[in-house]
Amino acid sequence: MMSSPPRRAPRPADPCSMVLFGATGDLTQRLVIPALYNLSRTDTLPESFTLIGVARAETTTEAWRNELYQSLQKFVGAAKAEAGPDGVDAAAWRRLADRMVYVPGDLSKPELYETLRGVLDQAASDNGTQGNAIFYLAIAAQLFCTVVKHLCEAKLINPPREADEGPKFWRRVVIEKPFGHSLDSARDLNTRLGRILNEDQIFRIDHFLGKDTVQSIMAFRFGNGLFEPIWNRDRIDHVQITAAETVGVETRGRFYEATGALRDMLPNHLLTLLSMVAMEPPVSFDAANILAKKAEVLAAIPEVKPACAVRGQYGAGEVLGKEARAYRREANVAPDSNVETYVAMRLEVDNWRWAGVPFYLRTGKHLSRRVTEIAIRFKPAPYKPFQDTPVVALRPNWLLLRIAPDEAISLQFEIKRPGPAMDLASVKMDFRYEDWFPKEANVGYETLIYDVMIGDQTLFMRADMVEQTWRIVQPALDGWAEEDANGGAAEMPAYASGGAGPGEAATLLARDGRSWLPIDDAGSGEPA
Ligand SMILES: NC(=O)C1=CN([C@@H]2O[C@H](COP(=O)(O)OP(=O)(O)OC[C@H]3O[C@@H](n4cnc5c(N)ncnc54)[C@H](OP(=O)(O)O)[C@@H]3O)[C@@H](O)[C@H]2O)C=CC1
Ligand SMILES: O=C1O[C@H](COP(=O)(O)O)[C@@H](O)[C@H](O)[C@H]1O
Repeated sequence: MMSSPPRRAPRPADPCSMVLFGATGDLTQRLVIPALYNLSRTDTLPESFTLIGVARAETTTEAWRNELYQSLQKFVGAAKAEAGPDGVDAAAWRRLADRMVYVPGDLSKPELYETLRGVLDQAASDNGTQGNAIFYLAIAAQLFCTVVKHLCEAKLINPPREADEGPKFWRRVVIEKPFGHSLDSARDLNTRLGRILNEDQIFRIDHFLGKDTVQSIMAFRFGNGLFEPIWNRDRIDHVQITAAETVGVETRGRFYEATGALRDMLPNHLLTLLSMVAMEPPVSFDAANILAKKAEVLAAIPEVKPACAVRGQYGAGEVLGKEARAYRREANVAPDSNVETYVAMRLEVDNWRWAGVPFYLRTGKHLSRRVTEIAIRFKPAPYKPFQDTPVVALRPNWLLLRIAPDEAISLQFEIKRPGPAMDLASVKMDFRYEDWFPKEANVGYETLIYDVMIGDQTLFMRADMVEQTWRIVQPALDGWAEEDANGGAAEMPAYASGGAGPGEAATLLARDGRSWLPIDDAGSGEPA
């Protein structure tokens, strides 16, 4: 491993309590607890901290902790040196577990919030949390407003800016994705939250922004003199953004039936990646500047034309044979479901830098390979000087930003093949994070939870940004709903599990004379 500069120590987080609604759920086990454990392992949790878990299950604090310990072993990749035989650093877990308390209760009942007031007051007096509190809504989206309304009625949330003589402590709310279900529902949710909370109290979380490789896009673009001058429509032909998964819907059939691939991945994760690639340089790295630049990009993207959005479903219509994996045979999925498990889209950014440069986005479950990647294709060199060489066609340069797995940046270019003839070959310069930095055991939520504790909204979505993302994708949702209403179930494009997605997605690019990079050979820089 090569040497790397020392990291800057993060500033200590404020003392606080975190009320975790949905304390027995999948997200809590998979991401929130492993992230808190990792913050404990790296001594980043506040010195004074209490974690208050809330769910309906009638269990005890001890039983809740034990259950989470079991799931932690499954979901966390603890740093090997300190980890015990079960993969968990016992001291780090103990530091967190000692601060955990479970409160059973129904979110729709006002008495729960009275109980919570007592627990928060006790945390302030016994643990020194100073009354600061994060309310983390790791619950179904339909419950977001119910909880916030109850918190307000119980005066557990008191917007600091409205209270002249108000409390000195802060109260913040973390909202999980998906934020809304459509443009109208996202607007409605923003309006209802905005009646109770100030924008600086609302943290709309998107775990992609917790990934170091995503944050690094800005460092790569704006920390180097090399790339920014060619980062525009003069030199870039098009951009492909891929989030391909090998997993299917697993145990989340019920959630997915109400969501689908577009709502699950497009307005949040993929448009987040697009905004990082396309944003203008910020004046500084503070939240207001960065959010303003990202919001400008989203505002410059015209609504997707329905003809520029493709959907697909693995194993749809049984056309792929009884043995093939089919979404319609998954648990809690309707046998005639028309919910998409794949989506591809062609978008444009209508501004001076990007006019005429298509951005192609795709995501899907049960594809041939897991890869999240941004591929930037540059315009080819003029052909003339190579007319008399054995080269049939000059290959363009590709810059690949690999977000996960095997985090890397790779630049593909042409060189002369050794030998007497002027024959060209495509080669790559590869930077791999693991060659330079120790592999982190992070799950991606650590930075985000820490940022809530210090009140930094840089990596969260602002109200207007989520509305812009829904505005962009809404015509595709409307178009599909109309197709389905006209009996389109039979028309759902199918793809084989373990494949590259529906053929219609290839056609989307072929119409422009382009092709996707192959998913199962991402990083090759070769068109499919
Ligand atoms: N799971 C994941 O990987 C991801 C999830 N998300 C989002 O996170 C949120 C939670 O998802 P997930 O963890 O999968 O959902 P789960 O269904 O697994 O968990 C829901 C939790 O809410 C609790 N709950 C439900 N109803 C009530 C109630 N009336 N009163 C008190 N507690 C209640 C449940 O406990 P009990 O039944 O005991 O009350 C449970 O702890 C959703 O918004 C989802 O979209 C976002 C990204 C990824
Ligand atoms: O939010 C979600 O993201 C995951 C993919 O995230 P990754 O970090 O594993 O790439 C996706 O599987 C899930 O359906 C979606 O809800």
